[in-house]
Amino acid sequence: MMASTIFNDCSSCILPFNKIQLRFLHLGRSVVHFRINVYPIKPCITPTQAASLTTTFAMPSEPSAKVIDGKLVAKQIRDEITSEISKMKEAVGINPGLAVVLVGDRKDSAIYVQNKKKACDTVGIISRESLLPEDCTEEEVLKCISEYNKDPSIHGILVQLPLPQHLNEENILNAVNIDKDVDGFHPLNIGRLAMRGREPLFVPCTPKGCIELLHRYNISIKGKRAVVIGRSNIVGMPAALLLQREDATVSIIHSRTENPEEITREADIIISAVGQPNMVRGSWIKPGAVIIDVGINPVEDSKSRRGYRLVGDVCYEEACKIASAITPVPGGVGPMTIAMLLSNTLTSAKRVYNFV
Ligand SMILES: Nc1nc2c(c(=O)[nH]1)N[C@@H](CN(C=O)c1ccc(C(=O)N[C@@H](CCC(=O)O)C(=O)O)cc1)CN2
Ligand SMILES: [Mg+2]
Repeated sequence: MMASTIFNDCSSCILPFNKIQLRFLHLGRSVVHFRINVYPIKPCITPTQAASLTTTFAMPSEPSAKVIDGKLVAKQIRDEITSEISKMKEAVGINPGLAVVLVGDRKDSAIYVQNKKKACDTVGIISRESLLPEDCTEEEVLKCISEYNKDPSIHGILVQLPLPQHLNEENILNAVNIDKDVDGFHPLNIGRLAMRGREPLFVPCTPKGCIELLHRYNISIKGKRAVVIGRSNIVGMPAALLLQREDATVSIIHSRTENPEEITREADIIISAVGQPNMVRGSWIKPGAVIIDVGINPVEDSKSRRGYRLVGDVCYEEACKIASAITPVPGGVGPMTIAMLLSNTLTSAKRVYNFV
C-alpha cells in the first residue's frame, strides 16, 4: 500500500485502493494523521459492506448546504455604507478618510490594497496610500503612521500585513492611534475584545465579517458549540473571542491539537482559518453544521487561466453535502473583510463628528 503525498485537491486526492479510499490528513506543520475513509461511491461498495467496516463514513451524494454568499452580502453592506456616508456628508460636510500603509512589493498585498482603494471610491471614503520600499526602516514606517495619526482628515489607518521580516510588527501596530485603528489590531482593542464588560473601539475585519455573515443569514450562535481552526492574531484568536461574546461555547484547534476531527465533529459552527487547502474533510463535520471558511489557498490548476485556483481550508465538495450552510472560496469571507474595513472607517468618522 503506497501513498506518500499530502494532497491538496480533495477531488483528486482520492486513491482507489480496491474498494477503499486511502488518505493522508495533514494539520499545520507538525501533526500528520492517517485514516482510512470508506465512501460508498457508485458500484465500488454496497451499503452492507460499508456498514461492516468500522471506519465507515456515509457521504451523501448531493449538495444540500445553503451557500452563504459573501460577495452579495458585501455588496449590500457597501450600499448601506454609501447611503450613510451621503447622509453624513450632508449633515457635517465631511467624507470619512482612510490611510493605507503598504511596505514592500508583495503582489497579493498590492492587490488587496488596490481593492481597498476601489471599495473606498465606491462608497465615498477618501483614501490615501503610502507605499514604502521593501528595505525601509522601522523609523520610516513609524513616521508615516505618526503623520496620519495627526491628520484630522484621516479617520482610519491600516498597515497592510504581512510586513517584511526585518520590521517589528508589534511596534508598528502599537503606533497606530487606537481611535483610528480600523483593523482592530492594536493590543488595547484586542485586550478589550477579550474582556467581559469592555468594548473594543474596532473589531478585526475578517472575524467581524464571519460573524456578520452568520447574523445576516439568521444563523444563531448563542449556546452553540463553535470550533475555530487556527489561532492567528488576525483571524483565529479574535474570531474565537467574538464567538464567545455571542455566547457560543468555543474550542480552538491548532497545529498541536490531537485528533482535531473528533473536536470538529462536535461543532455546530466551524470557522476555519488555517491556510491548509482542503484540510477539513466531510468526515470532520457534524451533519447540519455551519461552515465559515476563511482560508484562501492557491492550488495548481492547469485548466485555469492563472495556472492556479483558490480553494478554502474546507473540502467544499464534501462539506456542501453534510453542512447546512457553507461559505464558498472565493466569494465567501474574503469580500466581507473589505466591507468590514469600510464599516469600521465610517464608524470612526461618525464618532469624531458625533453623527449617529
Ligand atoms: N492590515 C491587514 N492585512 C491583512 C488583512 C487585513 O484584514 N488587514 N487581511 C488579509 C488580506 N486581505 C485584506 O487585507 C484580504 C484578503 C482576501 C480578500 C478577498 O476578497 N479574497 C477573495 C479572493 C481574491 C482573489 O481572487 O484573489 C475571496 O475570498 O473571495 C480581501 C482582503 C491579510 N492581510
Ligand atoms: Mg472567500
